[in-house]
Parts: sequence; C-alpha cells; structure tokens
Amino acid sequence: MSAHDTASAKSKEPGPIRRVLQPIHGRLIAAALLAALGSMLALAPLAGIAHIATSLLADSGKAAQPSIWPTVIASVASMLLGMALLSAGELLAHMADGHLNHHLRRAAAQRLAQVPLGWFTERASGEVKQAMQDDIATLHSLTAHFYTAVGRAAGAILISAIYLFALDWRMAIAALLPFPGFFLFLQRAMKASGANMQEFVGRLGRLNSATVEFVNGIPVVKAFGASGQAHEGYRAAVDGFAQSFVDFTRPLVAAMAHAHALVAPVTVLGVVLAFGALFTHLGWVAPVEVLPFVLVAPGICAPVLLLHTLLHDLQGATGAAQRVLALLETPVLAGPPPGQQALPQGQEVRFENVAYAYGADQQALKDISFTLAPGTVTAIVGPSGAGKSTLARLLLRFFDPSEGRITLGGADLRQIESTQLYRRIGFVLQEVRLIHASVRDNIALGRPAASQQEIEAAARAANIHERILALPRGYDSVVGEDAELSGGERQRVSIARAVLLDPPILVLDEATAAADAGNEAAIQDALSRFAQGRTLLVIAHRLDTVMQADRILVLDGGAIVEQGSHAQLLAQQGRYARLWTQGGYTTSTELEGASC
Ligand SMILES: Nc1ncnc2c1ncn2[C@@H]1O[C@H](COP(=O)(O)OP(=O)(O)OP(=O)(O)O)[C@@H](O)[C@H]1O
Repeated sequence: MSAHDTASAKSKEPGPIRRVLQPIHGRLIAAALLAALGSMLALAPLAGIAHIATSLLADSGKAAQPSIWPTVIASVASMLLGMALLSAGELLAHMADGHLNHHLRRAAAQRLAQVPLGWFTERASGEVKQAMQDDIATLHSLTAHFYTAVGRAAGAILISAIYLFALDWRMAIAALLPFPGFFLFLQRAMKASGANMQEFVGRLGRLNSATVEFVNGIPVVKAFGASGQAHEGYRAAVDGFAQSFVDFTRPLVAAMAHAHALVAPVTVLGVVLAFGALFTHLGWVAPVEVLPFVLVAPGICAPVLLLHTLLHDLQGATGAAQRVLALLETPVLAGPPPGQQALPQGQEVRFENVAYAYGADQQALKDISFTLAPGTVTAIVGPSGAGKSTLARLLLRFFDPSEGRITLGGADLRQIESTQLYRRIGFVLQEVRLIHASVRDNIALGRPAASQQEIEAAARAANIHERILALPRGYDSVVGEDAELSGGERQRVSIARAVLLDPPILVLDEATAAADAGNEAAIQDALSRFAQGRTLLVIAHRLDTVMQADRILVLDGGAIVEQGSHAQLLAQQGRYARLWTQGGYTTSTELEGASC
C-alpha cells in the first residue's frame, strides 16, 4: 500500500465520536429524526395563528366570517403529536445512552482484566477515573441530549424556512438575511481568535502546571520559608495567562457581539418590518401577508444559537471520546492461543537470557539467567534502580520480557493461563493494594469461597488476627471506612491474602518497607513461618535480612554481577562485600567469624 493510500485510508476512518457511538448510532439518528419531526409539528400552532389572523383581517369587512375551528383543531392536534414525537425521541436517546454506558463500562472492565498488571500505576488509575467517570459523563450529554437537540433545532429552522418560502419567497429571503450574516461574523471571530489561540492554550497549560506546583509545594515552602520565590513563579504564570486571555478574547468579543446582535429576535423583527413596509409600498405583498413573517422569523434565532452552542460543545466530547477509545484500546497481555496452553510440570522457575526495556531507551534488565530450585530461598540485592523490582514483576507477569523467556515447571509463562499462574505464584509487594471491602473479603480476594476458619488461620499466620479483632466490626470492618490500617498492617493483610492462597512459590518485594520497628518484627516473623518449604524470591534492601538465603543474586545496572551465598560473596570481596560494608551492618571478618 502506498503512502497516499495509507493517508486516504486514514482520512476515511470514522472520527472518535463516531467510533465510540457506533453501537447506538442508528438509534441516535432515529431519535434525532423523531425530534426534528416533533419540533416541526410542535411549531404548527404558530402557522395556525398566522393563518387565522390573516384570514380574519382579510375578511374583516365581510358579513360571513370564516370558521377558525378547523385550523385550531389541526394546530392543537399537530402540537400534541409533535410533543409525543419529541418525547419518543428523548426516550429513545436516553435508552440508547443507557445501553452505551453499560456497553462502555463492560468493555472497559473486560479490557482492564486483560492488560498487564504492570500497567496499573498511579497515572493509569487517574486515566481510568477520568475515562470511566468524567468522560463517560460527557458522552452521556452527547448521546442523551446532543442528537435530539440538534434534531429539534434543525427541524425548527427547516420547517420555518419552508413555511416562509411557501408564503412568499421575496419576503422569506429578506427575513432570513441576518442569518448568513451571523455565520460570516462567526467565521471572522474564529479567524481573529485563531491567531492567538496557540499562545492562549500554551499559557493556560503553564498556569495549570504552576498552580499544581504551587499547591503541592505549599508544605515545603512553608517549612523552608521561601514563599516569595514560590509565589513569584505562580504570579508570573497568572499574569502571562491574563495577558494572553485579553489578546485572545478582545477580537473575539467584538466579532461575537456583532454576530449575536444580528440574530437577536429584535433585529430579525426589524428587518422583516423594514422589508415588509418596502414590499407593501412596492405592491408586492399585502400588509396582512407580512404578519406570518413577524410571528415566525424571529423564532428562528433561538434554534440557530442553540445549534451553534451544540456544535461548539462537540469539541469537548471529541476529547472525551478519544480518551475512552484509548482506554478500550489499551494493549493487553497476550494470553496463550487456544490449544497452546501449557500446564507447569513442577515448581522450578528459570529465567533464560531475559531482558526488559520500559521504553526504547530505558533498558531495565539485560541477559538475566538463573534458576529458582523448588524449596530454596533466593534473594535479589543491589543499589536503587538496579532492576530488582522489574525482575520480580516479570516473574509475576506484570509484563512480558522484551527478550528471552521465563519458565515455570518447564512452561513459558506466556503459555500458562493466568489463573494457573497465580495459583502457583503468590506475592507480597511493597505497594499494597487493598480494595474498598471488608477485611475478610480483602484476605479472601484470591479464594472467595474460603471459610471463616481458614481466613482467621491465614490472619493468625500473618500476625494480624488480633489487630482485626480490635477493629470496630472485626473482620466485617470495611477498609477505608472503619478499618483504618497502617502501612505495616496493610502489608500483613496482604501476607494473610497470600497465606490463604497457599502458593508453592512466593515473591516478596521489600515486604517490610512500609513498616515501623514493631510491625517489621511481626511481618518478618509471619513471613519466615510462611516461607517454610516454599520457593522464595526476596527483593531486599537490607542485606542483613537475607543473610540466610540459599543464594543471593547481586544486580547492578540491570545485570547479575555476582551470585552466591552470603559467606561466598563476602569472601569474593566484590560488589556485595562493598554494599555490606557501606551499609555498616558489621565488618566482613566479624561476620565470617560469626557464620562459621
Ligand atoms: N514504570 C517505569 N517506567 C519507566 N522506567 C521505569 C519504570 N519502573 C522502573 N523504571 C526504571 O527501570 C530501572 C529499574 O527500576 P527498578 O524499580 O526495577 O529498580 P530497583 O532496583 O527495584 O530500584 P529500587 O530499589 O529503588 O526500588 C530504573 O532505571 C527505573 O528508573
């Protein structure tokens, strides 16, 4: 396919709104048509009034006045039918909106269930919240109100124009003259503001970041007494924005004022009366024939303005639709193709020439090969940024290696179904995620069918049972409501969760990072009991917590630079020995003596 073909194929691709609304597009068009037809019929009484008035005025001298009842009855019937169609349009649009809302939320949940666990960062939660709450709410006003409102406005404009042309084309052209003028001024306003738009958007962005920085920095600024300096940056951003706002709005306001003045009902009425007088004078129309134009033409102003506002609002909805689509198209972690699922045969874990890069230039791990023999404890140590957490997360399949492979019981992790994988590998991570549910449900997250006795046994093993009993509603206390837990306590709840799952392999990443001294002892105690007989991969910052490990891998710059037992590594006098000395735990000779 040529570049030209690709470009034209891209340009033919439907826009984001069209793609998001695809499942209910037909229903929305039907709702808009019903609304257009309804608004046309609902306007019939105006024509009826004009008709009655003209016939009464025209026949005012005659003895036999024409009956007005047929017109009254037709007008009222038409209005009632119009209102019924309008309601049907609204109902259809709201039902379509409900369907879309349900569809989008389900699609997002299904997608999120398949994305790599490593995707769930703080930034990602913000994006999900924005898309699932704010953007879906924006799309609600688009689906439930936009189409019917456009239908109503377009229907009203169309039927009014048809009616006026049917009466007298010369008067109709004269009465509609202000409206092209409105769009002309509008275009001029857009052109005038367009020149300053980029500067305005840039300044607005700077103001937003300056505000966030300013608010986030308040505690630091107060503590260090540098308020003048902090205010200065914020004030400069505010002043810059104010100036660009004036530059942006000044030409816009003048042109918009002209545009709005043109489509004010009084302007249209003035134009109709002026041309009506002229045409009457020329003998083209009778004075009474001007009346329908006086009644109907000013009524076109409101739908024209409404149409303009609606089209303007569409821009906000485009951004919302783009974000919702981005969420629905988040890359997923490929599951094993049907028929190619593999079941691990045993518990041995092997990293084979594994490499991982976060981005094109963010190589976190390279050429990592090692084996976790069943029932052994392996510790990963190394300086900050060495790649320890990345390595642990690869084993948990938060993401897949860029190169090489990881196997469990001989099967590539990519071919193991996630339920099979997480039945075998448990984890207690630095960042504990508890859900807004009871403590019991939080512990039983991976095994909802677990009995109360099993849950309590897991909590006891994790040294958290007594603390849970002390909560206002014990195991029924809800996290974030009446269960306010400290970092260390949350960690112990997550250990209880892992204990309940009883996995043969456990990954611990800085499991004591969030704990105080008391909590740390409780956590260490719980972990060492739990670790008995399991395969353990421990990511440690404190070297003295992993001295007893069967093997220690020293990671630096994303590569394994040394490996062996604590005593062997100290004897090597290399990277590990230096870390040990720098950490000030104890001298190597003392330890060698102690370990003998
Ligand atoms: N989500 C991410 N996106 C981009 N780069 C990342 C991400 N997470 C980690 N990195 C980078 O990958 C490298 C390894 O990070 P990793 O967190 O695995 O190191 P670590 O040894 O666990 O560090 P620490 O002990 O400080 O937690 C670092 O250079 C880090 O900046």
